[in-house]
Amino acid sequence: MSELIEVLSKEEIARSITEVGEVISHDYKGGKLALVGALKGAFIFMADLAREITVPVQIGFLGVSSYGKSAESSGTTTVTKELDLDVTGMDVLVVEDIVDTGLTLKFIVNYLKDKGARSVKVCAFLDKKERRAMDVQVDYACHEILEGFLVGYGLDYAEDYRNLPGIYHLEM
Ligand SMILES: O=P(O)(O)OC[C@H]1O[C@H](OP(=O)(O)OP(=O)(O)O)[C@H](O)[C@@H]1O
Ligand SMILES: Nc1nc2[nH]cnc2c(=O)[nH]1
Repeated sequence: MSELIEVLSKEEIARSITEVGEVISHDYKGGKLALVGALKGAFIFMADLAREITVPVQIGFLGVSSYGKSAESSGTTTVTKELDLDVTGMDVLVVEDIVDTGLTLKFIVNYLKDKGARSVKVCAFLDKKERRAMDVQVDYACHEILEGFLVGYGLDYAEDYRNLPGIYHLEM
């Protein structure tokens, strides 16, 4: 039997996104942003973050998968859905639910540079450094988490739990 232990409540999540949205709006003041969400995990965070940013944004999604039905990275990232926004010459902010080993993020940043983005920065809801294996930069993070496998608020385990409103530690 697996057990869920709450790590972040719905209210804590909302507060942190408002704060990060203010910082991003300040940093990009006078500009325009392309928000690129990494599917599937970032679908809820994207919707909440976008509404806390006050500079004009365009929204795109890129489907990527590194995990499948496991709590361990497969070691390779596959594109499950091509980016649906032209980011040529744009300032892009990658919107990720979690950065863990960094493999997926490294792939996304390279992908966006290849597509001609002018700049690429990263906003992660969770920055989990325990298993970091790649040299990646997280420019904005709502929460730093030390360890464990997390679910809820978009994050899954074998496609379950994405709709939970909080973040939970999955004890297996
Ligand atoms: O830093 P990493 O170790 O690469 O892990 C982070 C990635 O893992 C999850 O994606 P997953 O492959 O599970 O796909 P999903 O978003 O469809 O759940 C999550 O959404 C991140 O994109
Ligand atoms: N659901 C989930 N996906 C991840 N992908 C990388 N790390 C994690 C994690 O802790 N939880």
